[in-house]
Amino acid sequence: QSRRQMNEPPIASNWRPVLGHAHLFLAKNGAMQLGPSMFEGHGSDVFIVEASLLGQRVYVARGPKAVKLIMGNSAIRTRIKIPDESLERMESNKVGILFNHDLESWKVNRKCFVESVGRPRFLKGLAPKIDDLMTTLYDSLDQIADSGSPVLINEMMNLISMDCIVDVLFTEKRGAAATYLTACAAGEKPEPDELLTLIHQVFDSAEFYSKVPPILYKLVLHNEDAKHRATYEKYTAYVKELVQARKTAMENSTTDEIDLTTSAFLAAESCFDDDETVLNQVTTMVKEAVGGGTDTASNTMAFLVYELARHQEIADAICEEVIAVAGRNGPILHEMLNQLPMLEATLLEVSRIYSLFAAGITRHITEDVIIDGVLLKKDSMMFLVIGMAHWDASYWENPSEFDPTRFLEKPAKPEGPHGFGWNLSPFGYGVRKCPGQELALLEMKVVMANLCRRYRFRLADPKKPLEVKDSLARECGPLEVIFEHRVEA
Ligand code: HEM
Repeated sequence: QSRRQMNEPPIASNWRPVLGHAHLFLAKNGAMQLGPSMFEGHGSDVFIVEASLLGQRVYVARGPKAVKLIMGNSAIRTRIKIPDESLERMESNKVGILFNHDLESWKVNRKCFVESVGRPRFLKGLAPKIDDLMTTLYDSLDQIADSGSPVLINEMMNLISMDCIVDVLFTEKRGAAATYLTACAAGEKPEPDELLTLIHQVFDSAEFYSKVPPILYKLVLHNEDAKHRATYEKYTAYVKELVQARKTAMENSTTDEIDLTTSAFLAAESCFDDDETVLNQVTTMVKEAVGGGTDTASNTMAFLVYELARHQEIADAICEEVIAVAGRNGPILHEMLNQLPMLEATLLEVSRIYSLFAAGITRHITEDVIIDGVLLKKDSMMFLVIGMAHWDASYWENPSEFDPTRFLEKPAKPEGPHGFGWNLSPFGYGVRKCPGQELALLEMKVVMANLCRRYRFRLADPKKPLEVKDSLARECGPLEVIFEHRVEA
């Protein structure tokens, strides 16, 4: 420690032992995680420690200061560097935002993305579209409730969330959730959905290319490389075809409301001159919206159903507030969504407890920067362990207890991303925060308001522990839930 300048962060606890340079905390599933063990032995005032990953300097940051001072800092806004070859394989080199670490292209692409998602003409049609989609599920869900047979809620939410995102992107009604539930209602085994399977293969491929060094996949893992490249090609071809179809529809359209792809075209056309760049930009944006928007919302909702099945009083309170604003069968409209405080509190609480990105959000430090008197050196990696703030016992009362009532009243001095302090940031904060936050919250509110108003949830096997898988984001494993009618259908 003495060789270090006084204002550098202390060395991570698990850097000291024998291995010298392999300073990783390995999770049970073998995935690399830079988590709580890095801080062992350090006092609560230490919020950044230094470690090393394959010879590269890594800072690991935790707590409210990590959210407030680091996520919001423009010197720490690029993603960690993935080799250009891997980005090429992911078709993400300089075109997207999710994995893009080229600051200049990220800035333009991010502006386009934010402009597209935030356009009022797009937002206007969102709630009715998702509400319509939910009503198409009622017949099958009613039959399932009559039969008392369980549904795999993780699968169901996956399909609902994918249908929602495809519908808002392309105005295309795939009806994959309806097909799945119709098969369940008839007691048949549902066929796997082709698009969802493809999307999951894309996530696997993203994990492969962001974790495996190019030298390995070029020299050793030829078959894996070929398989993942084929996945990207298939996915891009699928999206490009739909994007082109929307372009034609857009040229002939006279309606006021638009879908997200059309909104993305308007944004891209204002940023780029040539047609090919516009088309590539929109295709990438759409691919990232599907990637960012499918599993995140679906897993949050699956975890939420699990908690509501264990806390009937909360589910009942949500049902009552939905009936109070929308009636027993009326549509759930955009303007009603801010009148559902218990549902909103429940979504925050499930996001806090299940922290989808608990293991870490990554950044690259582009210039020397001093944070709260601590010097962070340029060209280092940064892992922000947001889950640690979400579960901090010195801040949250009974942090592991599901208690949405903690979010029913805003503090006298609201601060932080959601007004409940800097210990809560499920969507990140600042320059790189999730651009899909509003869309995700809106989607989850409309879906959950519909389901909670009509059904009670019961766990098929209340003794079975919940299966949680940590991969790119936290996933809910197979979870059987029984639906029960609340009101006369
Ligand atoms: C429950 C749902 C969701 C959660 C919890 C979530 C959370 C997050 C988080 C924590 C980040 C990283 C922020 C950072 O690096 O500081 C992120 C980034 C991102 N999210 Fe989401 N997200 C959700 C839904 C969505 C949806 C619906 C979309 C698409 C419309 C989306 C698109 C993206 C994109 C494109 C990025 C990358 C932004 C960038 O790197 O500049 N997300 N999200």
